[in-house]
Amino acid sequence: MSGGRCVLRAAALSHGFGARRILGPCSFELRDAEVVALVGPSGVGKTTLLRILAGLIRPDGGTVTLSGHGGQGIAMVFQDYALFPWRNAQRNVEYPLQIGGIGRAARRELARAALAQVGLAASADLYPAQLSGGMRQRVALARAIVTRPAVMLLDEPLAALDQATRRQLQDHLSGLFAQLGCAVVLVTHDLHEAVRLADRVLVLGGSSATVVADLYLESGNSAAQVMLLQKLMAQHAGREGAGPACAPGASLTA
Ligand SMILES: Nc1ncnc2c1ncn2[C@@H]1O[C@H](COP(=O)(O)OP(=O)(O)OP(=O)(O)O)[C@@H](O)[C@H]1O
Repeated sequence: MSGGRCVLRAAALSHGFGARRILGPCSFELRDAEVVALVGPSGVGKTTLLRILAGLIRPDGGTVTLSGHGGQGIAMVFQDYALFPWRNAQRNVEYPLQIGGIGRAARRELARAALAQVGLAASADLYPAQLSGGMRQRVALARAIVTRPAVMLLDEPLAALDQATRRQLQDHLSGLFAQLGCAVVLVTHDLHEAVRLADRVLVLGGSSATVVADLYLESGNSAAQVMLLQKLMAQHAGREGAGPACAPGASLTA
């Protein structure tokens, strides 16, 4: 599980807003085809870290290096979908290809395939206002996967959805991740979701957030794994300069 090649390296990332230091130093690597849940208390800096990885925020310190994927980049999916309301599903998914200079026929074909991959082949002509929340988020996912990114960053992608839709989309995501083979970072507040979908969990903690635990999830008792993660988060909540709770790459085998 931990054997894939490194596709992204975050080295000593740090960031603050005004005089307030939020993050860092934070270092980790992402490997090919692994699904990593990024968890931690509210306000710890998960979204900030994700935005730094996506290149949307320039960190005060440290570097993010993407390696060895022949130009393939990073795609991000936001909690609120961020679709263009004036473009139908098909044209929303085509958008990144359009700005990447891909010709019309090719981008139509690729967007159709991506919509089919998220189960929305029949809804290509519908506009965001005509889609349910779960369908909108699937369009946003299709728009991310259509570029065949090396790394896909998902910021609480299911948080705005009702429980039943959320559960459905979790199933869908788990199948999709297995097909895609890119590295995925999933920010979630829901530790059950983290344990259900991820191969590995990074726990952020401390008042200037660092990776306080980096754990591979072995299949096993998921309820016990959730409890262990809760415990780790509680141990590190608001503690300044807390060292790692366990060695990077250890397994959570509960
Ligand atoms: N643009 C900004 N300007 C000032 N402070 C900010 C800005 N963005 C985030 N912050 C602050 O940085 C801290 C980390 O925010 P961030 O959104 O990264 O946390 P989070 O772990 O994702 O939180 P949540 O789980 O509640 O979504 C918070 O205290 C937040 O108020």
